[in-house]
Amino acid sequence: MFSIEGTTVIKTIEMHTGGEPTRIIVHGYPSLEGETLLEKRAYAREQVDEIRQRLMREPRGHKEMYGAIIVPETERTRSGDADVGVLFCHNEGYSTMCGHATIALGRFLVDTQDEEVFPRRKQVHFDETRSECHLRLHAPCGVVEVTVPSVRNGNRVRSDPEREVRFISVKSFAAAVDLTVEVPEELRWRELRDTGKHDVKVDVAYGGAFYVIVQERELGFEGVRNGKDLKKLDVVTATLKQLLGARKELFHGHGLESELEYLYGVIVVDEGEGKKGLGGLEDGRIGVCFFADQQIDRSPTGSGVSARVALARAKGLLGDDERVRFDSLLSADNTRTTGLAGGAAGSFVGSAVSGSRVQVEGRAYYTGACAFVVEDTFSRHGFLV
Ligand SMILES: O=C(O)[C@H]1NCC[C@@H]1O
Repeated sequence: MFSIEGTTVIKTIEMHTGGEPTRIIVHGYPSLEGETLLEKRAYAREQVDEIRQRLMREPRGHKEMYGAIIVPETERTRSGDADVGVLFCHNEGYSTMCGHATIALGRFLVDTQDEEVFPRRKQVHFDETRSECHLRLHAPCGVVEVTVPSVRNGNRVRSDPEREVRFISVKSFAAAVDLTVEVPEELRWRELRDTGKHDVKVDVAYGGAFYVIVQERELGFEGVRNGKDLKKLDVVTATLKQLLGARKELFHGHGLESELEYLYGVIVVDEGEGKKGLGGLEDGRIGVCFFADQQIDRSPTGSGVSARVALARAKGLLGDDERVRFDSLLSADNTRTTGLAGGAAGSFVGSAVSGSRVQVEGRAYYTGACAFVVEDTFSRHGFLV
C-alpha cells in the first residue's frame, strides 16, 4: 500500500458481522509489553491508548466503531495453547470478549497468508472432509475455539462466506437470577413511573464479559424489536449500568481474573426470553445491547448470546440439544420502521455444548482495507461528538 512522507501508517482490514464493524489492525501497531495477554491489555490501555482513540473515534472512526488488535504471541494459557491472541477495543477501552469480532477474525485469520500478521498460519488445521479450519483464539477472557468453513483454492485454503463461522466460548454462567434493583426516585424514568413501580427485575450473566439482561416490559417499554425508543433506552440502560456496575460483589467470586470482573453491557430483551426453548430457530429472540460507553451493537452480540444461553440453562428454559436464533435490530424484520433490510444473515444461533460452554454461529463479510495516517495534533487522539 501507499506511504506518505513524514507519517506512520496503520493498516487495517475492515469487516462487519451482522452489521457490526470490526476494524482489524494488521500493520503499524507497536509490539505490546507484558507476559500475559491481560498484561498486554493493560499496557495497551496505559501506554499506547492513543492508537485506539485515533482509530475508534472521529474523524477516522465513530462512536460505534469496534476494533481487534492481533497479538501474534501469547503466553501458554491455563486453558491450553492458542494459535494467536487478540485484544478487542471500542469507544471507551478494551473488552474481554467479543463474539462478532471473533467471527470476523476467524475468516481473516484463515484468509491471510501474511506470516508477520499471523505467524502460525501454516499450522492451522484444514479438515478436508468437513471443509473447515480450526483455530484457537486467545481472547482476554480465555481460549475460544473457532471453526471456519473453508474451501481449497488451488494450493491455498480460503474461508467460505456462504457458511456460518462458529465458536465455542469460555465457560458461561448466570451470576444473578431475578435480582430486584431499586431505582432511586431521582433516577426513575417516565415509563417506569407510569408503571407505578420503584424497582426492576434483572438477570446478570457472563459469556466472557458480564451483562445485565432485562426484559423491556420491566422497564416500561415495548417494541424494542421494531427499533423503537432507542434514545430513551440509551438513558435507561446507562442508569442500570450505573446502579448495577457499582455492585462489585455481583462480578466477584466466580473464579475469574480481577480484570474480567466488571459490567460490560446491558441487553434489553423481549418477553420471549422467558419462554421455554426461547423460540428455537423459528422465532428469533431480539436483544439490543448497549455496551462500553453506550455503543449499540448492530449484531446480536456473540458474548451476550453466550450469556443468555447460560442464563436460559440456569432457569431451566433450554435443553441440551436446543438451538436458538438470536436477532439484532438489523436481523429482526425492521424494514418498515428503520428502512434496514437485514435478514437472516444478521442473526446468530446459540446452543449449549459441553459443560457450561456455549457455541455461537454467525457470518462476517469484508468491507474494505484502510491505511490511516496522522499528521496533526487535532486528529491525533480523535474525538467524539
Ligand atoms: O459480539 C460481541 O460479543 C460484541 N459485539 C460488540 C459488543 C460485544 O463485545
